[in-house]
Parts: sequence; structure tokens; C-alpha cells
Amino acid sequence: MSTHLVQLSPHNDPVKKVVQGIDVNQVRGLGFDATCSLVVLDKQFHPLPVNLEGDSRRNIIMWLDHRAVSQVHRINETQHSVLQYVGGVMSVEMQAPKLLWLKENLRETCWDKAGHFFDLPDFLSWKATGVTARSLCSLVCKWTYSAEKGWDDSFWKTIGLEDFVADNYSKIGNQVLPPGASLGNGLTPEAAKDLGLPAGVAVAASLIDAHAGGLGVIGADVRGHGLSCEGQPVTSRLAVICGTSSCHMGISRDPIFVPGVWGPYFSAMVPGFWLNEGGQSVTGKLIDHMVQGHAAFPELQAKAAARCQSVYAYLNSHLDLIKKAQPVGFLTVDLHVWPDFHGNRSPLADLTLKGMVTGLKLSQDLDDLAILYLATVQAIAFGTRLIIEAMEAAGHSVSTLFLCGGLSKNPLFVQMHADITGMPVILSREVESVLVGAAILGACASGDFASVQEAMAKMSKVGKVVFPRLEDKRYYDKKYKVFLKLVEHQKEYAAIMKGD
Ligand SMILES: Nc1ncnc2c1ncn2[C@@H]1O[C@H](COP(=O)(O)OP(=O)(O)O)[C@@H](O)[C@H]1O
Ligand SMILES: O=C(CO)[C@H](O)[C@H](O)COP(=O)(O)O
Repeated sequence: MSTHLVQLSPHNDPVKKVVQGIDVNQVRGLGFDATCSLVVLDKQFHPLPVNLEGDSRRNIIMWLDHRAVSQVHRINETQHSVLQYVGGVMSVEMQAPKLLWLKENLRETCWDKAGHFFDLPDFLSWKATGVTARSLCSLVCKWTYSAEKGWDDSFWKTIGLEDFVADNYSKIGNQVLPPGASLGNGLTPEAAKDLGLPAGVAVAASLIDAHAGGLGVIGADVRGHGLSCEGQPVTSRLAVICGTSSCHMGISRDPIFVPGVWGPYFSAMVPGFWLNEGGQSVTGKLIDHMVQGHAAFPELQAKAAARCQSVYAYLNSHLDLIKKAQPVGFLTVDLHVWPDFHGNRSPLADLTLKGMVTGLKLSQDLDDLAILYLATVQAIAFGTRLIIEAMEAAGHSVSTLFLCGGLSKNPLFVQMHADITGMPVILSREVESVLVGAAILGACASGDFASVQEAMAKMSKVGKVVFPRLEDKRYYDKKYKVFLKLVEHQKEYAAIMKGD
């Protein structure tokens, strides 16, 4: 069986493109993953605006939309027991605060007319099959559903969304399926026509993108690479899905409660295992922001284009040029970044935190841009170290990182994660591992594999292993101390400004 991976985009016909030249009757199954954004439809399944302007083309609240700040504060003040299962503090990026925002701000134009609220991956599987069943993954991770106990009526009543209880959760999902389960009669004739595939192809209950990435990498056979996780349980592996944001997926046999780290979620990624999900709200987005906002960016763009390189490949080679005899990471001895430009997701779970840079100079040249980029990459890796320390303090034991997502294409990002965490980093043979995770779902829905675990073992493959440069550890330990001071100081500044 071969696997075809496709990233959906509204601007082209990617599925038709990817199956060009192959016999579409060989396509056995389809799996969807997407970001955990909130899709709103009316009772007839038409888009409903989630904006004050009433534009129904904008019917999705994106996952990184932080408009529901006041709502999430009030939800957290309830200290309801479901909050235990999201790290103790609900994130503004989850669905309950967004739903409450819609009720409080768009009552007539949206809330009263709404018939269906979907997590984006569930919307896609509905669109493909007409089946409104939700994936256990999205409901458990973003909607407070429990795999063991179902919905908790008291939570929705307490936060002012008793409407869902009254109609037996029909608008947010009262049929829940494990990821990979086959949906209805598969692809509808209409969806089949849109995608250029045969009707009836098996379609799987979906996964959120990070969870698909986790499935795509975490079960690989690591024998023969000299790794300490060889022979250790799969629970010693941490999958880090790093793209626009980074998600740190660790699994365990028993529930582990990690303050500030989402979960524990039962069966939300690997069936039968509990999942903890650490995260950083902006990582790839932050690097892009720092690089594109610098005065030397036009020069960088021109030079990279002249060499037919990406700006990141150019910056990495520029850093190699200016580092001289020292390790590249040592270029930031006096430049430090705190990366929470969009608040801290884990483990501090503090939406109010902001980004910080210390060590700026008057220069605005390419060297300056390259070093700021390096310090940003390092700050993201220090954030990963902080998350791992929190997970380990609560009972996880991590020995190896499995990186995937757009940022794992950046060798500097990967090496910094190895050096700063002191752990080997495994990269998959298939670089688009998030899509491998979705393909695993499709292969389960078609019945080609009896279980997600079996499909994971067969379909994830180790590509490259990057080991930490342990000789640089002392330097990174010192920079980590500074990193922790930055947030301590930021909190002190906030306290000073709050005082009389
Ligand atoms: N070839 C590359 N080299 C360096 N960085 C890259 C490369 N490709 C993507 N990135 C980084 O990855 C991020 C996007 O990752 P991706 O996984 O595609 O996003 P998403 O999480 O939204 O699916 C970008 O913000 C960029 O910083
Ligand atoms: O919360 C998440 C997963 O649980 C992700 O951060 C969210 O889905 C967005 O992912 P991406 O970085 O791919 O845009």
C-alpha cells in the first residue's frame, strides 16, 4: 500500500493534483486533520458569521484568536472539576470560552441562529461524509468531553451555556467516535466529485493537526540508531509538532496531572493511553515575525533569492560564516529572548505574558538580524525545556524527542532543540509527518490495519537522528538561567505597574 499525502488549500485542487497519474480506485481510505479552530453553521448547515460585520464568509474563529479573554477568566474562576483535565487552567484557545463569547457578543446574528458548532477537523469529515459524529480527539482536548464520563452538564450550566444541556448536546456533538473509526458510507457522491475520488471511499473520524503529527512519528521502530529509547516504552518519547505553534505530546499508561500542561486526555491520540499536551502558541509564527520585521529583511530576501535559498537557509549559512571558531549557539552570549509574544500556553498558562528581548544594539545589519533569529530559535527551545521539566516533575520520563512540522525542516531549530534539552532528536523519513498521521487514520478506516497502533508501527519511519552537542551544555545551562530570570523580571515589572 502506498500513501499519498495532501495539504488542503482553498486556492487549488490539491487532492485532484496529488492523484494525477494514479488509478483513483486504488485509494482505500481518507483521513483528515486540521487546526482546532471553531466552525459555526446554521441549522441548515450554512456558514454563520462570527464577526460584528456579519460577513458569513468568515464563519471560523481561528484557534489562535484570543478575543474571549474575559470569558476564559470567568470559566477559570469557577474552578470546575473538568479544568483538572486541561492542566488546571483552561486556555483561551479552547472552544468553551469562544462559544461563550459568541453567546455574549453575537446573540441575534450568530448564537440564536446556530445549529452546529464543529472543531475544524470534524467539520472536514462531515463535509466529506455528511456524518456529524465528532472525533473523541477534538471533543476531549478542546471541549471538556470525557472519554469515560461523557459531557459534564454542571460545567456547561455553571459557565452559562446551559443551552447545550437542554438540547442534549446536539449542536456540539452527541455522537462521538474514536479517531480512525469509519464514518457512515464513506465519501458522498458530492464530495467525491469535488475531490476527484470515487464515492464510498472510507473516511476516518479525524484528529487535530498536532495529534495527527504525534501519531505520525511516535510509534516508529527506532532499532539500530543507538538511541536510549530503544527497548524503552513508547512513553519515553515526546513528539513535538512544530509549525505555526509547537505542541509537545507525551503519553502515559496512567493519568498524569501536570500543572499548566493540557490533559491528561484519555485515548485522544494513541488509543488506550493518556495524553499530556504542552504547547507554545507561536513558534514558527514568532520566527517569521522577528525576521520579517527587521530592518535588514529586504536585504536578506534579495540575497536569499539570488542564491535560490529560503531566507532561513540563508540565515543559517550566514550564522556559520560569522561564528568563526566558536559553536554557532555562542553568538547570543549577550542577546536573550523570552518567546511569549502571544501569551504562555505551557507550563505557565499565563495569557498576559509578553515577549522580551534584552541585549539590543544600534546596528540593523544582516549580522544583527541573523543573531536575533538565532536567539529567537534558542528561546523557543528553552521553552520546550521548561515544558519537559514540568512534565518530568509530574511523573513523565522523557528520553527522546520526535520533531515534525514546518520548523523541523530547519536544521538550526532541530540542533538547538537537541543541544538545549540534551536529548537526541529524531526526524521522520517522511517530512510531512502530520499528514502521515492523517493517512494512518485513513488506513484504519479502510480496514487495512486492525488498530491505530499497528498502523503507526508500519507507517512511521525514522529518517535522521540529531544528537546533542553535550560539550556546549554549560553554556546553555547559563542561558537557561537568564531565560528564567526574564519571566521573573517581567512579572516584577507588571507588579510595579499595578502598584500605587
Ligand atoms: N524550509 C523551512 N525552513 C525553515 N523554516 C521553515 C521551513 N518551512 C517552514 N518553516 C517554518 O515553519 C512554519 C510553518 O510550519 P507549518 O508546519 O507549515 O505550519 P502549520 O503549523 O500552520 O501547519 C513557518 O512559520 C516557518 O517558520
Ligand atoms: O492547539 C493545537 C493543537 O492542539 C495547535 O496549536 C493548533 O491546532 C494550531 O496548530 P498549527 O501550529 O499547525 O497552526
